[in-house]
Amino acid sequence: MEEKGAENAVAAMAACYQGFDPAAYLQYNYTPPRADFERKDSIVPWKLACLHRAFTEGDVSGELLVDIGSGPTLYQVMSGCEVFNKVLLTDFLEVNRQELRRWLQDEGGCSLDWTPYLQHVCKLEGQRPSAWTEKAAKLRQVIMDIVPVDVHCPQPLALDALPSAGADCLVSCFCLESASPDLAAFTRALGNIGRLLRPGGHLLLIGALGESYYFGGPGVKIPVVPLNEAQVCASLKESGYTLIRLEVYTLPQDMRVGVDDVSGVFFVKAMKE
Ligand SMILES: C[S@@+](CC[C@H](N)C(=O)[O-])C[C@H]1O[C@@H](n2cnc3c(N)ncnc32)[C@H](O)[C@@H]1O
Ligand SMILES: O=[N+]([O-])c1ccc2c(c1)CN[C@@H](CO)C2
Repeated sequence: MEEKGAENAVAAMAACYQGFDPAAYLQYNYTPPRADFERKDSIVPWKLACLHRAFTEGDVSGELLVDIGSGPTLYQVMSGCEVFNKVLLTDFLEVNRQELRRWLQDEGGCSLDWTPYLQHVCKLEGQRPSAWTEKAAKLRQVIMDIVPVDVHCPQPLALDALPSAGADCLVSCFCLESASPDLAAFTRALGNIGRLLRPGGHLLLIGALGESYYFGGPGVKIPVVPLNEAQVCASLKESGYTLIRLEVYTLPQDMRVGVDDVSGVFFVKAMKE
């Protein structure tokens, strides 16, 4: 697609996000059955287990963890906050950054109660569930800021958002394929965020497989780049990452709740060359 066409396609994606509704999105994806901590085959516990293992198996370390396209969710940094003393949350929409700030300021008004998530991650860490209050305090202590991001910009973050050495680790969940008009844009975005990461730093990427749309709110249908595992691996290689591990979760029938047409979820641990 020539330059102008690519810019128009990216602008069209941005327009799709104008009606995004954080509370609805959280309701669709972060409540049972997709977030059921009593079910072994629920999606969210699977994601939390992948992230816990990736952050705690000994090769990930440093100062700064950046979450790209945080949305209104915090689960993605609940393990990482024990490994990094600085966490930067980012999103494209002010409504999502506001939702995250409400949690950070701990003055109520959040759209979702993150307590069960904090308790579950404490359990994964071998702690008693009541340690969730300490984990919440730790998370509030290490989150240094919540800033705008655009993965289609060669510089996705404001220049003063990061130290010159770059981030030591990036995490990004369901963002790139949900923000990109096509596979080429997805791959370019992977390269753009890679420039935020120091060489040897790690990328933890969670995303949708075989998804062509999702609802970001009532009647807010957002197109998604349908990916398969081979395309994810090829895009990582093309964008200068070495794949360490790829894990795939296939949705059971009752996890298909009508809010999207996702068929699977991938977890990638990779290293920036
Ligand atoms: C499906 S949500 C993922 C939210 C969260 N990370 C999660 O795991 O559920 C996709 C997110 O991508 C963000 N987004 C949309 N366009 C973007 C862009 N151009 N650059 C960065 N983020 C973008 C949206 O604001 C939204 O929060
Ligand atoms: O089951 N989940 O945990 C879950 C969480 C978030 C999302 C999905 C599934 C599938 N759709 C994406 C948007 O592309 C967002």
